[in-house]
Amino acid sequence: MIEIKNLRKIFPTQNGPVVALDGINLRIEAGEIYGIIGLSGAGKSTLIRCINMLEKPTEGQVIVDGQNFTSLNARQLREARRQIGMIFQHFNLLSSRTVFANVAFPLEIAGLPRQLIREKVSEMLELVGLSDKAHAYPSQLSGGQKQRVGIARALANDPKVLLCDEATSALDPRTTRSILHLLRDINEKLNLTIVLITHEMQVIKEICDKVAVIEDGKIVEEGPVIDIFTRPRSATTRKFINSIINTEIPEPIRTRFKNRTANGTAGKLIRISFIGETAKEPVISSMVQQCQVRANVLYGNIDHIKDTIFGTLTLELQGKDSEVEEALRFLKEKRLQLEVLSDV
Ligand SMILES: Nc1ncnc2c1ncn2[C@@H]1O[C@H](COP(=O)(O)OP(=O)(O)OP(=O)(O)O)[C@@H](O)[C@H]1O
Repeated sequence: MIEIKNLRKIFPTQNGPVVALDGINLRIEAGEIYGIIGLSGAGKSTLIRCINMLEKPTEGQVIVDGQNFTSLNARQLREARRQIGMIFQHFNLLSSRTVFANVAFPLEIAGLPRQLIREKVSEMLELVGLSDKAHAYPSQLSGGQKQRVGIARALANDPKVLLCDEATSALDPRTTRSILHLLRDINEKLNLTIVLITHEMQVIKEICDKVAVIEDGKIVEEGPVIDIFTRPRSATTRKFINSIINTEIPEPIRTRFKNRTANGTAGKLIRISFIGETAKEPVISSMVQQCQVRANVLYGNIDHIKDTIFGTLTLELQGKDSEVEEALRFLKEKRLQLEVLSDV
């Protein structure tokens, strides 16, 4: 659906050129919810704005539904942009227009007859659950309601792609969840491709199918959300994950283990990651029974991404060397991800 090839964006400034995007390659399939996460200044806004050419790339290509946006002239681009809707952090509604008139705006520009506009706006307001607010003005709405208007306006032209520029950053956690829920619903109902940028891992975890982590204008990691959460490779990704799922052993437990290591009574330290079906099996109790080891749980957590359960468990295994070795073999056979840790 969207292919980004070797995208570079350089801003000339008084202090010399700023490389905002440095060779981005991405492929986003139709119907996917694709998240791009990065710290402030990483290049997220520039990247999402290059997708609909609000920002013109310095080099590279953006191909949407087979059409190379980077080679279009102004008129062709205006036409092609109808395939792409966009919503913003600060909603960007027209304050002098009612909710109805805001959603009608892109349809008026497209030159649709009045009756058709009325029907389409009503349909969109129903989709976002705001039919009763058609005659209200933006100043009379909550943040969540304003973003719903933004979504209705962005979808009025039946785009194939919706770009979300930090769409929930100005909202409280509960409203954020309801907007994300709405986006997921719309994605399923309309098979709409959604690309969102965010600095919050919770947003990625809540609705995205795939994620790309961007740092200094480059993609440092990319893939299905469940893979990135369970096998992060870059330090930046790990920090983002730790901001919502803490895998670090708490200090008091760490100190006790270090004391036991010092006096030679500590066992073998391991971390197990569970994904999917294995998370439901009583693996630890089976291991204890079969291998005769003692398993001291130091730290653990369990979470889910959509319907996939995943978690980590840090254990100290105590017993004879041969029993501990057998326990490790047992765990490996269970197709768990197993790490033997040298330190807490
Ligand atoms: N118009 C511009 N002129 C010059 N430099 C720019 C311009 N827009 C962005 N930049 C620079 O490009 C880099 C990437 O900026 P961008 O806004 O894309 O980052 P971001 O990840 O969206 O950050 P934030 O989360 O803070 O919005 C930054 O170094 C920024 O200063």
